[in-house]
Amino acid sequence: MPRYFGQAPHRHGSEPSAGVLLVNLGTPGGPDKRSVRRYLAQFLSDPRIVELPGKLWKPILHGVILRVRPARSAALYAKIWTPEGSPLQTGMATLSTRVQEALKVQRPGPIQVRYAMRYGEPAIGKVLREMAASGVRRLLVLPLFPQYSGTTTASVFDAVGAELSRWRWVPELRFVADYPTEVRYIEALARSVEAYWQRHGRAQRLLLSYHGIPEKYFRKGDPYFCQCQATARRLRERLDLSEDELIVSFQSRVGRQSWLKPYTEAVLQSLPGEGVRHVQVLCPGFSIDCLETLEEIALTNHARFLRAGGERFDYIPALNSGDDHVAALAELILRQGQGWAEFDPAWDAGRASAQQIASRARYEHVRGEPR
Ligand SMILES: C=CC1=C(C)c2cc3[nH]c(cc4nc(cc5[nH]c(cc1n2)c(C)c5CCC(=O)O)C(CCC(=O)O)=C4C)c(C)c3C=C
Ligand SMILES: [Fe+2]
Ligand SMILES: [Fe+2]
Repeated sequence: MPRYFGQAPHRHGSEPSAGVLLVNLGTPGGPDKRSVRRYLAQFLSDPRIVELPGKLWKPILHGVILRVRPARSAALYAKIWTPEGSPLQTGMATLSTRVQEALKVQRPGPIQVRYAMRYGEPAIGKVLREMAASGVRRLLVLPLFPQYSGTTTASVFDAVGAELSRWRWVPELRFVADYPTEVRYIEALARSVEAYWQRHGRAQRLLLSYHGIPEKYFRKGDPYFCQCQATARRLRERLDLSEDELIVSFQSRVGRQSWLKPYTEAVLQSLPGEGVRHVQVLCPGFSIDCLETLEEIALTNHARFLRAGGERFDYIPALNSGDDHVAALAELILRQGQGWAEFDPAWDAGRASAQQIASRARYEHVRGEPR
């Protein structure tokens, strides 16, 4: 792609401000074969997701996978699609609006909160250009993956970098890598479990099911597995559960190579044989409910557990746009933005900090430029 050092990601006359970009993985435009095919083609061509040489992978992807999987996945998406669209997309829209509101209450400064998807729409590049055009000069990128993985977090970083590499005037930039043991995130998870227990009682086991990655990526240094365990341990301690009562497993395996173990489906298959008739499942790695939770866990694995002799299976929803999640993210954002005037508790409209005066002075200089 030709480099384009585009001019005017700013507008003369608009005030500079700060922006927060929440990013999730992505979702197809519709639950039909064509949309899912387009989405999967983009997704599965990302070298962060599939680490095979293009020469080897391209024929498999186009010759086999994109002929079979789109129809299958589309049928699954159709089961969870709502009149408003994909749950992941509507969930991100609601969450970003609510985080924006929370920041307004805590901060009078101009902080714009937007969301984007790594694959599909709204695309990261497009949203970044819109933010710049409306005056955003300081950018905090927060991928909504609490546990870092090269396949997800780093891929978001690549997409942000690819977009900014074509800008003439890049913003000040901060990138949140992960938050697996962030106190308010753990607290939000714990409270959602406790609220569930209060309404429905406790199961014999709490199963934490995370999205898997190929085992090879873990052996090559991806910290994802360890961060999943770190979240699990903090949550187990906070809920005062024994090591037997809380189980960690990995779901959503694609392809034939070995992924992180134990596999969620294998665990659910074997629990009834060990006398566990009632299980509750939580997916702490999914910020928003999506295909992998609403279909794979709440429908497919639910049925699998009952077939294996289980009696009761409860899926505890993701944090979504609940108050505790919004508060946890708002706190994370304010802390990560420290030192930036818009995020600084000492900031007030009438008494700009030295830092802000400096940035305004730079801006005035630009405003005086001929167009
Ligand atoms: C093929 C390899 C894949 C890796 C590695 C992977 C890692 C990974 N994914 C998530 C979170 C999500 N995945 C979602 C969908 C999805 N994931 C894969 C494959 C890999 N993911 C595929 C092929 C799909 C598409 C659906 C399908 O055909 O099965 C989603 C979106 C779901 C939605 O509602 O749209 C999320 C979210 C994580 C956290 C992760 C590694 C840590
Ligand atoms: Fe995935
Ligand atoms: Fe000048």
